[in-house]
Amino acid sequence: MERDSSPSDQFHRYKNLIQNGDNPDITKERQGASFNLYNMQCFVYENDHKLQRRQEILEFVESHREFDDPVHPHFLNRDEQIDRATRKCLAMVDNLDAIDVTDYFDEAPLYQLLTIGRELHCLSLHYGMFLPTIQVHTEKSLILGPFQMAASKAILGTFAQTELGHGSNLSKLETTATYDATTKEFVIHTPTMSAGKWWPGGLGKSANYAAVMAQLYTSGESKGPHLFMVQLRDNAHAPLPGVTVGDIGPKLGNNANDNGFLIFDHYRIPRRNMFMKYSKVEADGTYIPPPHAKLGFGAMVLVRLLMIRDQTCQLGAAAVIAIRYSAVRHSAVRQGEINEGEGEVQILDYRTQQYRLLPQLARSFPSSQRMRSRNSTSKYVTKQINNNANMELLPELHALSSGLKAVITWEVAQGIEQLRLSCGGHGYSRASAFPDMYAYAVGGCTYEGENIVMLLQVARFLMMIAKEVRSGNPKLAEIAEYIAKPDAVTARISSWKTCSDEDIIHDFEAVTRKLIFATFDRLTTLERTMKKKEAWNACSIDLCKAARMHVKTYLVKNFLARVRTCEDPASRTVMHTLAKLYAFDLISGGGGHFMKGGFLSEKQFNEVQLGIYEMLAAIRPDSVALADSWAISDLELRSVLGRRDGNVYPALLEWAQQSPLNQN
Ligand SMILES: CCCCCCCCCCCCCCCCCCCCCC(=O)SCCNC(=O)CCNC(=O)[C@H](O)C(C)(C)COP(=O)(O)OP(=O)(O)OC[C@H]1O[C@@H](n2cnc3c(N)ncnc32)[C@H](O)[C@@H]1OP(=O)(O)O
Ligand SMILES: Cc1cc2nc3c(=O)[nH]c(=O)nc-3n(C[C@H](O)[C@H](O)[C@H](O)COP(=O)(O)OP(=O)(O)OC[C@H]3O[C@@H](n4cnc5c(N)ncnc54)[C@H](O)[C@@H]3O)c2cc1C
Repeated sequence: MERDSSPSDQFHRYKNLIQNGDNPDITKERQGASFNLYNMQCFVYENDHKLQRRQEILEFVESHREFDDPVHPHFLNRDEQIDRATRKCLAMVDNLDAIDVTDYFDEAPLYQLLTIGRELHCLSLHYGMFLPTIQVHTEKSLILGPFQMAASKAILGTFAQTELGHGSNLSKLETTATYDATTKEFVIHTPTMSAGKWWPGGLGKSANYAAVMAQLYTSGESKGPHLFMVQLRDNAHAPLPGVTVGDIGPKLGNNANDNGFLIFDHYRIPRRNMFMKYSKVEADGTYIPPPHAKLGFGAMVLVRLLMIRDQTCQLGAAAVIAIRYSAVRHSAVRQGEINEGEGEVQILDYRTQQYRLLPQLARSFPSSQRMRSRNSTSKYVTKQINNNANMELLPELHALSSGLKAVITWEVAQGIEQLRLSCGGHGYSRASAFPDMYAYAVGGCTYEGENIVMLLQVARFLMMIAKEVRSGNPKLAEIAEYIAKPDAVTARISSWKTCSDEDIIHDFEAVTRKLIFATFDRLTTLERTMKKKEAWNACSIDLCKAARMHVKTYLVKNFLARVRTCEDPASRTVMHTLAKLYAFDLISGGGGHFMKGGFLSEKQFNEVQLGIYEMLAAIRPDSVALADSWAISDLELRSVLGRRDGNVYPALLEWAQQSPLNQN
């Protein structure tokens, strides 16, 4: 009797049963689109140049063999994952000048995704936080000195702030930096176990320097948390005497990153290693405070803005995968017939499936659009601060970046999970990319400011505005002008086709305003009988709700405004429906707020629900083309389910074949 064929032979036999070329269903979807894909892509990426740069970077990476993966990364253990990421990082950095990637918001994340994938790695913190810290906090005269080494990659750094005992509450960090005027040095020390730094990325094995946040003591006085440039390892990469450092072990995701711990034992650094752009310690120990108490937190604000863009792209990619898969899922396995005898349908035709996919697709657009102009706002604010110590815009930028960070990372993580579920069993496989995507995105809910803590920062800002409005003398930031508008008693929203953008904005603003003032009134009432902080705590659930609603209103307004700038009529029509779907879905999800006090009548609420169903049907024929408008290549997507050609099944077989369990 003949021996059983090998697993590899069996795979090939199955593969040959499946057709080559693009999946016909996905081709049909593309042919049925109501708009021109190129025009839409130019709108999504703002201009043709950005689109071309995406293509250039893709072709560059694809043509360089050092970016190839000999073994699929899903089948590597942690050591191998770290090795792979490090090898890729080196290639990525070596080629940086050749491909001329300088733009941190669009090009750098793309270049990184194409070379390494969705991973935080040994260089993430160097580029993501260490360099921004240097840029934001180093005096001009020094930026070309020792700090230039960081920019030129002569040193590799991380951002060491969080401790075992404290992460959110920076004022209670325990690591100390005590100035010794006799030697003109700071003594960095870890006085307790809970003061040990814990979490910094790239710290465990890779970084030889860190920007360390420590409580400054000078002339016997405590001056609060400040940043210091600290060398951790010598030229042979061994920890320096007085420094204990290591890896904190595997995590939910991002395991190619060596997040680490760090303990100091009376470790001395020169005085000039304090980041002294805003606050200073003179040689004799005299302390010069910064022009604004929170300027020391500036790097975090910048990175929150970077994260928003980065995270939104994850949701866009997840929507692309789920929509393409839903278009091809029926050729081999059928899920049921809608009209008996008329043949089975693509799962994309189920209204429930559309309800899972399309609001997530809609959600992925406004935040990515937004960030482009936030980027310029942040540059503007930084310039104002640098030029003439103008701090006026800082609270607004802090509130906005904190709020967007909290709302978007949460929506992205929830959205990815919803999209994963929409792909059934295959969504659970790592081949789909969803598990890695989720693990990457959900980390963003915690790092760079835990989301609830961030929402409460927005709430502080809103309560301050509410107080000013009530006092009759408001000095309002642009993002808060609507809070001073007169109350509105009834909603204007009607059918999705007839209601205007102004109606939608009116209703969102009115509901948010009401929520803000209701919370403000509750807070001030409680403050009469409680200590301020107790009253704040008692109100904090409402405070978070008001903050969320404020951010969502901001996103709705900006999505609608951005759609109005679309020059191509066909693209604008589809995008406008998508923007309305986004707004209506938020109303439907936050129905309680809108119906409170009869603001939105039951009839209007039913209109909103019906509107959603109709918009799902209207967008359905364009959904694959809309997914394509993200212009994400297969290399960037890294998903078997989301392949552009729709040939999911042979690709799944091919992927499984690489499992080490199938090698013998
Ligand atoms: C080109 C290259 C190519 C190569 C490729 C390279 C690719 C590169 C591309 C990369 C892609 C991107 C991905 C990024 C990856 C990065 C990964 C990151 C990893 C994660 C890092 C981390 O995870 S790192 C640790 C972060 N850890 C926090 O994030 C702590 C949160 N905790 C707080 O941030 C404070 O603790 C908290 C709550 C504010 C209270 O601070 P507190 O207690 O001192 O203050 P209070 O609450 O008392 O507030 C007192 C008043 O200060 C006001 N205020 C407070 N902060 C302010 C501020 N910043 N600006 C202005 N105002 C501020 C406030 O609004 C009040 O104002 P008012 O009095 O007027 O109301
Ligand atoms: C993947 C990853 C990478 C990271 N990388 C770095 C890094 O490179 N460098 C670095 O320094 N750190 C890093 N961190 C740490 C990260 O910044 C902190 O975990 C984060 O700031 C939250 O702090 P915490 O862990 O102390 O949480 P906690 O503050 O202890 O939060 C725990 C709970 O308490 C609640 N809570 C806390 N304070 C309040 C409050 N005032 N009011 C109401 N509720 C509150 C929170 O909402 C949360 O539910 C990383 C973390 C992760 C997960």
